Amino acid sequence: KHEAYNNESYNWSKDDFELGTALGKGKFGRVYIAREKKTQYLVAMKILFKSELTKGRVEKQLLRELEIQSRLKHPNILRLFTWFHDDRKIYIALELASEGELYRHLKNSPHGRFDEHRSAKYIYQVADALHYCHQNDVIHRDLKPENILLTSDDNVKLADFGWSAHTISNKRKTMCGTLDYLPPEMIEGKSYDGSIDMWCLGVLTYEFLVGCPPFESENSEKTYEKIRRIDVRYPKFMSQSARDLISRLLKRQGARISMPEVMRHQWIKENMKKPQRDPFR
Ligand SMILES: CC(C)NC(=O)[C@H]1CCC[C@H]1Nc1nc(Nc2ccc(C(=O)N(C)C3CCN(C)CC3)cc2)ncc1C(F)(F)F
Repeated sequence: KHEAYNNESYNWSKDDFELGTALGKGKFGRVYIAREKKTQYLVAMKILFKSELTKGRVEKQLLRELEIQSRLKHPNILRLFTWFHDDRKIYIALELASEGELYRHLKNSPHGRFDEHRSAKYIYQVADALHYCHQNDVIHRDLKPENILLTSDDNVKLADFGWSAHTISNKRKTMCGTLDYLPPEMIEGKSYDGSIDMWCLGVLTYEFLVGCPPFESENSEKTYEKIRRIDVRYPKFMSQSARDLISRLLKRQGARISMPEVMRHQWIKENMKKPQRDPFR
């Protein structure tokens, strides 16, 4: 790394980067591959139009996302390196995950689902990342395959902290996406805490192993009903230990197991060769 970048006060600008091909569209802008000129380092450059943000009244949410994600440094959380703006646009330099969106890999897998080894490895990494978030007073709140990216060495990266929150806030989450991941306490409009991420981890584990979320129904009323009743059906191909872990996460608020307990669970042990301990942590 050039000494110029080591000091925090370096003022990045778009002239430091060469823009490459588009990777796709995010919620409020496009994402491109970009290369930092001096180091040739590749990043994902998210470019948002200020006019779009003011229209969507999401400036506050974006600033919170930038503040939160730039502070989080964890092997399974997508790094936010820096951000800057010109008169019309905001540029966010993020870590490039070369294998892209996890849900695409899930859909393209045989039977549209991951095997138990692959699922356990990813769930261990997501649990480790969420545990780190909670230790830093951040709840993610929007865990789903669409918000997880994959690296070239087959590790997952939690991304998109647009819905994450610092403190416990019980403002209702506007239904921007799927209802499938909503926990009972949110449906009942109660206040919620970090354990919302435990519920979502249970839904995510089920979706990795089965290929669809546990409460999916043909209409939202039926989905709400199944969530409220925690009506989960396990397919016969799912191992007993996987069912055990999911059932300990899909419980009412207060009864869910913790992230460390997830990481130590029998299903993880019997399906991961060795939970790769980061030798430097
Ligand atoms: C979490 C959030 C909700 N999601 C997003 O932000 C999305 C919105 C647009 C892209 C992605 N954002 C990112 N994507 C990558 N890498 C990446 C993505 C897609 C492909 C891929 O499969 N193709 C290009 C394929 C190539 C083949 N063709 C056929 C289809 C697209 C390959 C690598 N790294 C960092 C980011 C980040 F997050 F930093 F911006």
